[in-house]
This record gives sequence, C-alpha cells and structure tokens, in this order.
Amino acid sequence: MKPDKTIFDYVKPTKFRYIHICTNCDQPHFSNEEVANRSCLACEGTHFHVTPYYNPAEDYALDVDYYAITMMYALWKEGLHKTEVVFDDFYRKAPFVKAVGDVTGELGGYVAFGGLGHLIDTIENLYFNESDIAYLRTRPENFDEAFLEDLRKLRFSGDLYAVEEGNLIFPNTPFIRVEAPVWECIWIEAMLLNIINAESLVLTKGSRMKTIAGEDTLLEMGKRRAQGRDASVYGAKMAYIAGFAATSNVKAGKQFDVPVTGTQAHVYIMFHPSELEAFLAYADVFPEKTIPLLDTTDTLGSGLPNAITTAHALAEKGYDMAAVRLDSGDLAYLSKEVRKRLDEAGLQHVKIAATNDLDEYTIASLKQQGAKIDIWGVGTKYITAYDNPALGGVHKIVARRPFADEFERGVYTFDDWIALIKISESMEKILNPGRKKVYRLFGKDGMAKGDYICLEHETLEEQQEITLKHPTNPLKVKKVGNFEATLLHKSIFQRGKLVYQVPTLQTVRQYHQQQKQCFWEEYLRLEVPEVYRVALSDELRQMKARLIAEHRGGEGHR
Ligand SMILES: Nc1ncnc2c1ncn2[C@@H]1O[C@H](COP(=O)(O)OP(=O)(O)OP(=O)(O)O)[C@@H](O)[C@H]1O
Ligand SMILES: O=P(O)(O)OC[C@H]1O[C@H](OP(=O)(O)OP(=O)(O)O)[C@H](O)[C@@H]1O
Ligand SMILES: O=C(O)c1cccnc1
Repeated sequence: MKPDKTIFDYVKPTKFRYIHICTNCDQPHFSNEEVANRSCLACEGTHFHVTPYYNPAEDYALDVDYYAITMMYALWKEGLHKTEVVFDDFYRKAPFVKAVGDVTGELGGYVAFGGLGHLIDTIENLYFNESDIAYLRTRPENFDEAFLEDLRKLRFSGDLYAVEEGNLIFPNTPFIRVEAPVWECIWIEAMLLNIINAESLVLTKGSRMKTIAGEDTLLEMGKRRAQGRDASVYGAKMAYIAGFAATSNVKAGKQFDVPVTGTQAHVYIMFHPSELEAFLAYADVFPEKTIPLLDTTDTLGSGLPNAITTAHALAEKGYDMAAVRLDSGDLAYLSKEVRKRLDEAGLQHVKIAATNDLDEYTIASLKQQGAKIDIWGVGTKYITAYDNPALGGVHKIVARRPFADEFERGVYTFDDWIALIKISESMEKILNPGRKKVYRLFGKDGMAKGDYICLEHETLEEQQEITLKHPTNPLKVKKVGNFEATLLHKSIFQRGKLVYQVPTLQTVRQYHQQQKQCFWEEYLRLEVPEVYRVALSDELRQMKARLIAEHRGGEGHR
C-alpha cells in the first residue's frame, strides 16, 4: 500500500474480509483468505500488503440481541449450527387502524413494505470485523476460539425471498422468507426486523398521507423530531417512495438522490430589523424560490401584506413568487383568507403551504373544510409514526432439515423439510408451519382479490376457481373465479449471492403508486378499512391442524 493511501482509497470490497495490495504495482485484490497465495494479476508480483478490511460504516454483525450470539454458540457446540431451516417474516396487525374492526371485530389495514434496499445493502456487507471478534472475546461466556474463528469467516450464505419494496402487505402474509443455516437465520433476526419494521412503518404512514393529499404536494420535514439520525435519513427516503415531492433532509438528498427543498424559518425573520426587510432580502437571493413564512407577528395583519409587497417587487424583476407558508392558527380559515387576498392582488400563481403538526387526519379534515392549501409540510407526526410507533413484524422458524439420527433411522431423506409449529393459546398467534409460497390473486380488471398461502409444492396455475377460507373462522369464505395468480416473492439472494436487480428509488416510488392502484380504496381508507383476504390452502390448513393435534397430544413440536 502506498504510504499516502488508506484502505478506504481502494474500491469497496463488498463481502471480502481481506485486501491484498501488490507491493510492486499497488493493485488491490480482495479475498476471504488472510494468506496471499497468488501472484498479482496486473504485474505477476508475488508480494502483498495484507490487511483485514474494516469499514466502520459497515459495522452490522453485532446488530443482534445477545441471545442470538449465545444460541449460535450453543448450536455450534451441538454441531447443529449449519442445519438448513426456513424462516418466515410477517406481521399480525396493521398499524394506525383504530380498534373498531368490521362486524366480526376483525381489523383491516395494510402495510407498505419498506426497507428492502437497506436490508440488501446490510446483508451484502454483513461480517464480524476484527473489533467485533475482540469484543466477543471479552465476554464472560468465554467463547471457544474456534467458534470466534468461524464467526470471522461467517457470511450470509442462504436464499432470501421477499416482496418487492413499495408493494402492499397484509396481516399474516409472509413478506420475507429465508432459507439458510440456522445460525445465520438467528444472526440476522434483529437487524432484519429493525430495518423492515421501522421503514415499513413510516412508509405506511407516508402512504396514508399520500392517499389523502392526492395530487397536492407533500414535503417531508421531520429531521428534528426523528428518533435518531438513521430514522430521519431512511424516513426521508421512505417519504419519497410514499409519493412525497421532496424532503428538507439534506443528508437523505445526498445519500439517496431524493429531491431537497425548504421554505424559511422564524429565525431569518426575527433576526432582521423588520419582517418586510427579511422577506425582501431573501427574495433578492432566491427570487424563484422564495416562500415567506407569514406568522412571525400576525399572519393576516402583517405577514400576508408584506408577502404581497415582496411578490410585487419580484414581479417587477420578472419573477413569480413561489408560495407563502402558514404555520399556526386556524389553517382552514387562514388559507381561504390568504387565497382570497392573494387572488385580489393578482397573485393567483402564488401557492399556499401549510405546516404545524399535520397528519393524514388533519389534512383530511382541512380538505373537507375547503382549505386552500396546495403544499403540505409534515414533520413530527410522519417521521415518528406518531399514533402507532411500532410495527410488530416477526421472524419465525417454520421448517428444518432432518437431523443426522433422523436420516439414519430412515425417517426422512436429505431433501425433506420438517414443518415446525409453535402453539399458542390464541389461534391468531399460531404460526403457519412449513416451507410455503404466496400467490396474490388478481381479477381480470387488475384488482387484487386476496392472498393465497400454500405449501411450496402446490400450484395454482391450473385452477379456475378457488375458495379463500379465513385462517381461523370457517364461516368466512370468499369464492374467487377468473383470476390471475402471481407469486408474491422475488428471489433476492441465492446461496448468499445477490441475484436481484435492485430498482432505482424512482422505480420503487412508481411501483408503490401502481400497487396501490391495484387495491380498492375500501382496503386503503383511514377509518375501518375493509379486511383484505389472506387465505391458507386446504393442504396447509390440514397440515397445521394435524401438527396442532399432535402437539396437543404431547408429541412435541414436530
Ligand atoms: N381548521 C383546522 N381544522 C383542523 N385542525 C386544524 C385546523 N387548523 C389548525 N389545525 C391543527 O390544529 C393544531 C393547532 O395546534 P396549536 O394550537 O399547537 O397551534 P397554534 O396555536 O395555531 O400554533 P403554535 O404552533 O404556534 O402553537 C395543529 O395540529 C394544526 O395542524
Ligand atoms: O409541525 P411538524 O409537522 O413537525 O413540521 C415541521 C415543523 O417544524 C418547524 O417548527 P419548529 O421546529 O421550528 O417548531 P414549532 O413546532 O414551534 O413551529 C416548522 O415550522 C413546522 O411547524
Ligand atoms: O423548510 C421548511 O419550511 C422546514 C423545514 C424543516 C422544518 N420545518 C420547516
């Protein structure tokens, strides 16, 4: 390595642990092996500067709850850690839906699936770096050195299937399925759920706001109120997917190429000797982008007249003032009055922006009151998912390969998957066992009719009509004919390798809008939404019933 370089000056070595730099020609080579047993591809030199690659920005291996490490260790000690298993990720109750339910008490609602791009990035760069290993070595559990050495080599090596980011997901539909060695599935749980739960939650909040705002402009302004830096940056990214026009979060703009914009704050006006001087000074610098804030002293008595003077001054120079901003008071009354007076002053082009603790409900109410607001700036209630601060997505084992003794006894073959179940007192909490897939059924009009969860070997392609049966209530059935069935999951990782073409943010944003249009508005409305059918195949239901009966009969969880 040249003395004036650090390892960060070389190409990012995704998934490789060591960087071997030719001491002759400075060419970098990436490897998972510490020992350089090769000649340089560029100059055939044989001497290398070898160093572990450690990028503090890629520091995800310990994004776990401690019991993940102790379970991984116990499985390693048992020699079972590489047993292949299947995990499903799903949620049970949609957020933001008030506990009213339909006549049978069942709650509807949806989640907009967010966070897949972030998850892919994280899994691609997931490895225990040297400082992680050093930390684990200090733990009182006294982990075996051979275990720590295996951790140093560990990468995600499994298959991962997921719903595409921006699609809509419903209670109990698995949004991710992971097939991997059991210790890897345990390793990624907390990190995966942390990303998906947080980003899907705010994406859903934003998606609801977009439903209400329609063609009006939505701006994301939550940075100062977000629960941490990541939450603000990824929240701004989710807002863009949801259909917001821009964010005030500059870091998100840089990181994800999201449009960035803003108005002006009270500080700028309070700092100047007078409101009018402040408006004129700002307009001088940003003649095409000036949005005066009207409420520093008196919205209608001072802010608005000064903004009109500023707009006329701009017009004399050939510029159109963009908008004015309301930030307090009765936004319905004020916006109507401001619109009237702007129009009277010949300023029909000047738009009205509003901020102040807005959410989908206040926006809906203001629209219903005939407020003349074109631009909605939302911060706190969007970024914190204020009325429902967590999404309860879970990561659960549903199948495993047989153990050695089970092969030996001839009970199973190598290719078998053994369905696993966890029993609960409440039927809703009992997992859907086995290795499964999910179809989404569309009518000929392109509208979604329900999700159909079945075992991996089952197929729907030949069927003309299907009865969607409620998972727990036998009286709830819905016949669907003349449908098209689409598999909901895409293959993301195969044997640890990324096989999915990650779409651009722009594409994900369009995809989210397209997917929303496939659902009747009754499923998407804010209050008491219609329940979208998620059904199990007969074979899956029967298998589940058999496993429950066996379990209740005391035969354990097989
Ligand atoms: N016409 C309206 N209908 C429904 N909600 C409104 C209407 N006008 C304002 N709101 C909302 O009512 C709340 C008013 O909050 P609050 O009383 O804290 O604001 P304020 O006194 O006007 O201003 P400040 O932020 O300076 O305290 C805000 O959430 C705002 O979005
Ligand atoms: O209301 P939100 O949806 O969070 O939107 C962002 C708010 O942030 C700013 O207020 P600031 O932080 O200056 O304080 P304020 O609440 O007293 O206006 C701005 O004036 C908005 O009102
Ligand atoms: O640009 C704005 O108007 C803005 C940005 C962040 C918070 N409140 C307002």
